[in-house]
Amino acid sequence: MALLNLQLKDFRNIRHARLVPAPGINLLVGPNGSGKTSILEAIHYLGFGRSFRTHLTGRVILQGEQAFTLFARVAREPESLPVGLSKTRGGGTRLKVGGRIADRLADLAHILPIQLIHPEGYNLLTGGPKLRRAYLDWGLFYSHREFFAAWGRFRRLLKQRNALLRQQRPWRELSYWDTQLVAAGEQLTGFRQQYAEAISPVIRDIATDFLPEFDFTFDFFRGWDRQSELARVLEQGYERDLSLGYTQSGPHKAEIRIKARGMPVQDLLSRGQLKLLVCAMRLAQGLYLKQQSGQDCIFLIDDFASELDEQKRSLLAERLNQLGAQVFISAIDITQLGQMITRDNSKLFHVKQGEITENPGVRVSQ
Ligand SMILES: Nc1ncnc2c1ncn2[C@@H]1O[C@H](COP(=O)(O)OP(=O)(O)OP(=O)(O)O)[C@@H](O)[C@H]1O
Repeated sequence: MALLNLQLKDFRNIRHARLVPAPGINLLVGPNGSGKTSILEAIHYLGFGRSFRTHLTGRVILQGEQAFTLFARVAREPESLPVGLSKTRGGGTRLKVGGRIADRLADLAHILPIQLIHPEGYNLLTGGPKLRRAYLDWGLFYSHREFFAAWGRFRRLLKQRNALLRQQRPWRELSYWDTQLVAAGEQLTGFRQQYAEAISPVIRDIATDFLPEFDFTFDFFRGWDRQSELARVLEQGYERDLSLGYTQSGPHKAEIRIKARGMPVQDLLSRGQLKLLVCAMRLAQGLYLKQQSGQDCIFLIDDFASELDEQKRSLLAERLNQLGAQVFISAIDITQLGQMITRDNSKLFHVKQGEITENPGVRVSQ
């Protein structure tokens, strides 16, 4: 998938802007506070229905305005598809796909798979399991048609179980619902296990290139111990769950644990190295998606230069070029991009105080 055009209205400091990006690498260059990240944030909004910087819609709408609107045309076979998203301060959302009102953000997400690499992205490794679970689930959302329904079913049943626990309901009442929870949970776990096994060698391959000094191991944790059945874990944990008011173990605690030299990577790697491993993980998902379904991701890379030395930046750029995906990269200065962006189908945009201008005829390789 690639964006053929993008329009922003009243989004952060951008009153109105229209971009016709290249199908390859798009460079957004401008000083601090000019609006580069806001453009990435807008594209992210179209793919995820939310920002990666705030969960408050009001922060994203241009001050003094009541709503923001984003519109894009997405390249698709046999013909391109218009998509639009508008959000108001009051919490209203208006979504359009192919000229029709859509009611689920998932409809938009399916059309626009997006991978984000940003300066705080190493959180994926240093933050809680939720982030690594979301990483696995992102891949499954695009690669397994049944995943989303299974995930939704499990979440509903878990919410209901937790509500019953808070109401101090007896075990026999919970056990009736647990049969369904276990079935949904095992299906979900099967999907995640499969995906974790498939994506790990793809990450390892790219990570070996970026960080040859480490040999990474990937261990999928399903959310409860290896020896026990989920039904048994729920039964045995009932008294404790009742006192806590929520379910302690299960697929909602799943994650992928990554180690090198026998240590969790978050305790061993430097920040730059963590960032590179996260880049490898994100690229791996894009590559795997393409291999499995022929679908391309859009890559958003905020502050390209931060914490990566020149050699590592070149390696990242090389991989991005090989992938052939549409990429949006923000940087303060074009010189930070060095020798690396050589693909012909690149464009350079200057961003200044919320105004975006294309720099025509500039070959991006320096
Ligand atoms: N809701 C809003 N309304 C108007 N302006 C806003 C709003 N939210 C943020 N801004 C301003 O928008 C600008 C855009 O910030 P953005 O993070 O996109 O800049 P940037 O070019 O990525 O900067 P940097 O290089 O420092 O990361 C900032 O100057 C910020 O103060």
